[in-house]
Amino acid sequence: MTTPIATTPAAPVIPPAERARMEAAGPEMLRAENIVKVFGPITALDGVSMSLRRGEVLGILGDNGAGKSTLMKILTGYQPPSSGRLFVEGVETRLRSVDHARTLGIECVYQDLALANSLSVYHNIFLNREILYPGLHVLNNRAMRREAARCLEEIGVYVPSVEAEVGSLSGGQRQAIAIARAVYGKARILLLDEPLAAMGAREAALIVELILRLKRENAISIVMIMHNYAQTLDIADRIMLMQRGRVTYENAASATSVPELMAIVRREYQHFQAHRQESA
Ligand SMILES: Nc1ncnc2c1ncn2[C@@H]1O[C@H](COP(=O)(O)OP(=O)(O)OP(=O)(O)O)[C@@H](O)[C@H]1O
Repeated sequence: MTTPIATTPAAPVIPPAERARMEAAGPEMLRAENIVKVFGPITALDGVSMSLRRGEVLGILGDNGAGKSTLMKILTGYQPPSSGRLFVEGVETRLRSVDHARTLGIECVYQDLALANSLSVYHNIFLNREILYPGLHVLNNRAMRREAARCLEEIGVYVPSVEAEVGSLSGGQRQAIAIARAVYGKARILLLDEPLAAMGAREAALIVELILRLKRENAISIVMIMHNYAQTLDIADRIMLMQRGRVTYENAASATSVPELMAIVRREYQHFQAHRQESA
């Protein structure tokens, strides 16, 4: 378990040119201001601020224990911050639960995907919000099959059949089904936890294409937690680097590079070591 300590950020967090571009971009969908999250003696988030514009893809990078998942859980209403403010589409909001966040159009796809492997594709898309015949407690499978096929076609996800068992699908197809389920729930803001983890090149390409299509054609705003720098720079519009509970760098993906990010990580680490030696 890491205990983050305060260090001086390695670089100005948002370069002025990027701030100007962000301000000129579409409406702000999500904003977090000065979020702190404390677990007993551990400060998992130490004053994190972030924003997400309409139709933007933000990649959050950072080593293990940087605070990425904690931030994600706060943004989805899974857990409250210890302090700090959240704004959804410009309105200050206290997310009371994941269901509350959902009503505001915020959906999350966690790494475990939370799919029911023994159920069909369409049952998974309608899990916990099944279509019933009016006035009866009977599943309307026909309507669910039809709606699932329509939703998958709309976002360009191809599966052998909506009746296929989810457990029989590939990792990429399963990730796509989990994303489709979130999108069917009318997501305007989609948070993806390591969407390309443990995927081969072809599978990853399928998900990258889906993410870019959702952004382009559905104007969905997407936050992705990522580990792979190069992949993130390829997909995201903007990247945010987290280290020890803080945002240490933020920029347009096109304005930075893997070597630059590595140098920032190294510099911040040296800073942290020097600080630790001083306080020892
Ligand atoms: N429920 C909790 N109780 C105590 N400490 C926690 C809890 N959740 C997270 N932490 C601590 O907060 C810090 C940040 O953890 P977090 O999981 O957010 O990091 P992360 O960047 O997502 O890491 P990883 O990439 O390994 O998932 C770590 O030191 C972690 O041990």
